[in-house]
Amino acid sequence: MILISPVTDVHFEGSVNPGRHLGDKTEPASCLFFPANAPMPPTIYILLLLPLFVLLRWKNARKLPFPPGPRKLPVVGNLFDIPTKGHLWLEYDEMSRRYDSDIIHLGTFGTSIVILSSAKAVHDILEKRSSKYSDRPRTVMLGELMGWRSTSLCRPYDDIWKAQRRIFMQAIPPSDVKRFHPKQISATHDLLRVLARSDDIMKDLHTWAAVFIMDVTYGIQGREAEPFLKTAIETLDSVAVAGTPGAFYVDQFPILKYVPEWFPGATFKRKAREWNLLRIEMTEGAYSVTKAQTALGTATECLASIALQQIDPTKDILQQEEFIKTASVTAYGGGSDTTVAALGAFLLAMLMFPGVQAKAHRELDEVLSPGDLPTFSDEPTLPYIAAIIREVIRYQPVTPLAFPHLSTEDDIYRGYFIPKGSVVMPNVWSILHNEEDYPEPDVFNPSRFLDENGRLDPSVKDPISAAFGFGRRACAGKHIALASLWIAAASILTCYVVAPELDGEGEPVTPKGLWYPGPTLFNHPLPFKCRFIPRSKDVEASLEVKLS
Ligand code: HEM
Repeated sequence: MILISPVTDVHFEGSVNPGRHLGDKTEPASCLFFPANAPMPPTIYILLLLPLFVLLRWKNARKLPFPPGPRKLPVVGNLFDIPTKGHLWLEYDEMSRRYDSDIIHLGTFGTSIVILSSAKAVHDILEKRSSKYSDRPRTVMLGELMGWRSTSLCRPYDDIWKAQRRIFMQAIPPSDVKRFHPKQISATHDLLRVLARSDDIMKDLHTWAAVFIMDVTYGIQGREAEPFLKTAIETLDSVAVAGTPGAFYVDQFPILKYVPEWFPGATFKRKAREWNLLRIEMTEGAYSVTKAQTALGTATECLASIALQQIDPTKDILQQEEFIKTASVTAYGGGSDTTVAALGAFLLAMLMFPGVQAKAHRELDEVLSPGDLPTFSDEPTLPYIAAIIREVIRYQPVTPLAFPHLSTEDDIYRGYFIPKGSVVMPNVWSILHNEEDYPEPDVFNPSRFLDENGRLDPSVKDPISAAFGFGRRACAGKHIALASLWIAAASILTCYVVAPELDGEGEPVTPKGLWYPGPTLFNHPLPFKCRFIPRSKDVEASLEVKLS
């Protein structure tokens, strides 16, 4: 959802002066502890020579080639090679095959773009060197004009980002997502009740995600949540539009941000103002309710209430509150459309691959008693459901280019020069579709994750290692997301057969399985239709589903 706009490629020129110039003579350097005429210990020589070493290394680095990639034309560089249409990850995947390299470089007008398309390159750069690669590129429309730069998803890698991230991790530690299970189960049961009568599946999935994330983030449920859900859905729609690459010229030409709103053609400025107001409403509205409830002691356990209780009264309280607000709105923003896309992909897979669905039904029937709905304690005994989730995430990753990172220092990798300010995009699609880890990668086959005894096979790489981003910026909510997907998938398959819709003659319509054609960084299925046929009277009764 993040746009890439030109970032100045900064190269520093410098000179090293190991001594002190007096006219045309150079005296040996002296310092506070060693008189100029005394012999200096070797460590001091090393310290004095260090800047020279750094300079030489840097100068040599500049002579090193950029990583492979299309030939750069004079002036415009790779302007015409940067994909702007369709599924960008497929274009980059093809580029990486064409140049037979898992690291590709593109450069244009001072913007340096590096695409990494193997787990090894991503690990070496975004994980092992994460101190240099954890910034975010500039996004003018979304980040600056609409204000999302203040939230941790888009924020530069700075102390404020660290404070926001800490708030999230302390309130929702990956080791203790269990406390949010009841909220996820409750939202999933609501979803089960509406699916049988659904005439707009994607809308119902949005409500499901909005309800549980609103609950996890702000502890607001039921009727009380409704006005906030509406604002949140509108706000996230605006983010989806603004985050589409190429949607607004202001991202390519940041100077346009100074154009006044009344100027002909400056509709983007008016949109940005309205969408910024939505963001503010979304940030303040639900938060103020949780704050009041926390003060009264009536708040349920959620990100905002836990963080409010942890405020340090000896430090700047307003600033801490600001961080809580932004951490909360990021959690909501980062978690809702992504989880909807993943559950949508799951349903579409069940529709497209009925054999997989039938196998999942058999597993559920063996483990659960008639009329029972799954709980998280059933997870270890349902490996095929876990394998389906892994395969959905691998086959159609929600964020196939993760979110772009920005490098904050010049770097050398495998003899290639990566300039400071490079936009680094991990090609998650390539990583999850490589033949070595996943033979026949274009086949949807959950069994690839199971051993001959039907248990999860630890030797097959878990796609979760790539599907949620990398290094210090990796998804903070991946455990929440995975738990939500698991309980929703297991519950839907316990209750329903996901079947194709019927045409006028009562014949099943062959599902097309279409995906948003892009350009976007966010991979999601196009709205589709299907039927949810209850699998048994027991289940119907336990859900109190009233079918007409
Ligand atoms: C299937 C669902 C999800 C997917 C595929 C996903 C994917 C991602 C990715 C790729 C990133 C950026 C990683 C990077 O820069 O390398 C990210 C960041 C983030 N995600 Fe998720 N996410 C999901 C669900 C969630 C949920 C449910 C939450 C919250 C409850 C959440 C909260 C966040 C936050 C706070 C960040 C910001 C990280 C930062 O830059 O500081 N995500 N997510």
